[in-house]
Amino acid sequence: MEDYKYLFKVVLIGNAGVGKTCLVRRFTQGLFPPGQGATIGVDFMIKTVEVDGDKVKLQIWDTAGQERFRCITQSYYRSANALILVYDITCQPTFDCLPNWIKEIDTYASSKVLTYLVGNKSDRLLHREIPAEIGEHFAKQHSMRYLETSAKEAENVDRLFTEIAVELTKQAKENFLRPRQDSTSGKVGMPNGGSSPVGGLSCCKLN
Ligand SMILES: Nc1nc2c(ncn2[C@@H]2O[C@H](COP(=O)(O)OP(=O)(O)OP(=O)(O)O)[C@@H](O)[C@H]2O)c(=O)[nH]1
Repeated sequence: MEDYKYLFKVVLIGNAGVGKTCLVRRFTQGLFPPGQGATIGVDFMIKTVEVDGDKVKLQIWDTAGQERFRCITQSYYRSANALILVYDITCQPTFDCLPNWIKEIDTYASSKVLTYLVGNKSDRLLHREIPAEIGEHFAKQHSMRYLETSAKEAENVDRLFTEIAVELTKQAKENFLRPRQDSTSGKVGMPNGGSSPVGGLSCCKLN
């Protein structure tokens, strides 16, 4: 039997250079490695965390921000349990592009997906171009949760992924307790059709 109870897919999206790869590296390896090249297509890493005594495996997909990879990365939205939309608080154009990313989410992601807006590079305070309140307001307008992070200084990075693991576990447990309304089989469902408790629960698929 697998040594984890839930498996969740978390997908990072956002413009090139906002720090998606660095956030993933910081969380999964505790590193801020210099000289990260641009992501080509999609990359993924795994980290297991504990939530209320249960092992929760996060499969974290780091997508390329460059426009030319968009058609590859779009295919990863559908099965995501959580999406992290990242911009760079020191780079206005990365914030101005957010409405386009929201359109992508609306088009390709599950309507139940948990979505975070993340303003990264909070260590570069002197170069800030987008006030935190503006980011927070935008997030609220689009029913997203909001955090500012620094992959460089490890600020709020663990918090971001831990909050996601906690919330998805909560949703999975709630959903597991509540029979699906459209089902006549008597089986129970999980959120987004993709979160996966492990251990012989035949109604839930691993993907
Ligand atoms: N000061 C500071 N720099 C950061 C931070 N996060 C990332 N960077 C820098 O920003 C640049 C881009 O980081 P990446 O993680 O490669 O960005 P990305 O969003 O994955 O880019 P693509 O793969 O092209 O989509 C690198 O030079 C990083 O060192 C941060 O929190 N603070």
